[in-house]
Amino acid sequence: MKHYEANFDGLVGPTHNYAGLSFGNVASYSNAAQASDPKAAAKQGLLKAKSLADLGMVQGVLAPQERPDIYSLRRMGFSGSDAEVLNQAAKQASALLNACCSASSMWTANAATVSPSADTRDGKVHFTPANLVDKLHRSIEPVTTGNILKATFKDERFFKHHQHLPEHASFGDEGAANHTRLCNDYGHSGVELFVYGQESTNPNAVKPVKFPARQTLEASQAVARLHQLDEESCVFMQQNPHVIDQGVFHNDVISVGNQNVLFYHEQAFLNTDVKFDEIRKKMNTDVHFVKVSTEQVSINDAVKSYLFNTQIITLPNGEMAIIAPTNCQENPAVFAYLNELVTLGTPIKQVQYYDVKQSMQNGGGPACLRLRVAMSELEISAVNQNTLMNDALFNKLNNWVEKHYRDRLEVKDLADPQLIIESRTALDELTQILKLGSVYQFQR
Ligand SMILES: N=C(N)NCCC[C@H](NC(=O)CCC(=O)O)C(=O)O
Repeated sequence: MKHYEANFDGLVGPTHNYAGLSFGNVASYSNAAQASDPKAAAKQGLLKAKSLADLGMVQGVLAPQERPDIYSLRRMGFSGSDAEVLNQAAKQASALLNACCSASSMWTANAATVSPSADTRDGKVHFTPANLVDKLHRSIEPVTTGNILKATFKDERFFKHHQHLPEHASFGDEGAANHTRLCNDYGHSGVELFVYGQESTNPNAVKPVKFPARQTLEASQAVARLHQLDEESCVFMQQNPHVIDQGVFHNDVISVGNQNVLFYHEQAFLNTDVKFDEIRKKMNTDVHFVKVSTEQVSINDAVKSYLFNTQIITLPNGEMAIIAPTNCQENPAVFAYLNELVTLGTPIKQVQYYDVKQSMQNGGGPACLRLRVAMSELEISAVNQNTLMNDALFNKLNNWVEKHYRDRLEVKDLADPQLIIESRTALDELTQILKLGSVYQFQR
């Protein structure tokens, strides 16, 4: 049976805005308080997703979350009508209001960690929503993420859903952004590479000093246990704390893998040689480690351009392509590197550029916007078919965005009670388009 790697892109929600919520994420910080364009953001995301479907890839979408999150604001003690809750929060604690209005669920690389059936002992595809505890605005995502994943991958014969890990810093989990699966073919068992930023139970272990390490080794190990992965098919590798301190807040900002290729910056990891040997041994076959040196691309350029937040995809003809943000074209060193890369004799033969600037300004590139799920044809047929991208869904979703989304949003607009009504109306209609059932709290 044929196997494919499907990409499930997060739809950008109606409250997409720049509130500078992510300490350690340079773009989020430096674009704080700019006006955003939610309509353009959603359309940029849809165009990227549709273009991958047009390339012959299996492409799906994941619904965004309900924001403003009035329920979280009520848990924080704001009361009265929904409008009163917003109003009190805006006056008394605007940082809390901002945290409850972020459209950050669009970055579905952080939605969950996924292990394909070829790797798991029970032969099912396993999902664990990320708890995202390091950031307040993201820590309110996992329950609804779980609902959306269950509505998208519903069939219990094929899909196994776990609860997110305990909500404590020891188990900081950022999902697939720190997880790459290497394999020869999507249907063969592979090596699951878990990259963590710190060891929370070892006070002597090195860790970043300036910015937080959002993923712990303990979280990665717990996910591997839940997913019934064998020790021989897992590698746990530490991210270089010095690059975290330069704005590399997730591993997918400094390396990306696909099948037997690992594309990485030479400063990405600790103990690189030893760990790459472990990968080679466990893969039992050749791996292309495509290294980018500091001389070729500095960490600063990598963080600005998101060279490593690209998607490496295997096209139907077997060649690999890099899906890059247009920011990579605009950075001379990175553009020169990518032009050279396709001539180097690695499996990567072409680069395609997409404008996802609205997302990039919050630190989310093409790879952040997608969750990878490798599946057999049979498993794909068990996915909620209404979430799979095609011409009809693309047109429906574009019209839906056109109808419900604003083209300008400032942080001060987040207290506008009309935004709750607009957001709920849009999401209610979306659950009908995608036939998700009642995944949101306002529908329950
Ligand atoms: N690298 C991956 N996989 N994902 C990128 C996530 C970007 C996200 N930005 C934000 O949440 C910014 C929101 C704001 O500032 O308004 C984050 O830091 O968690």
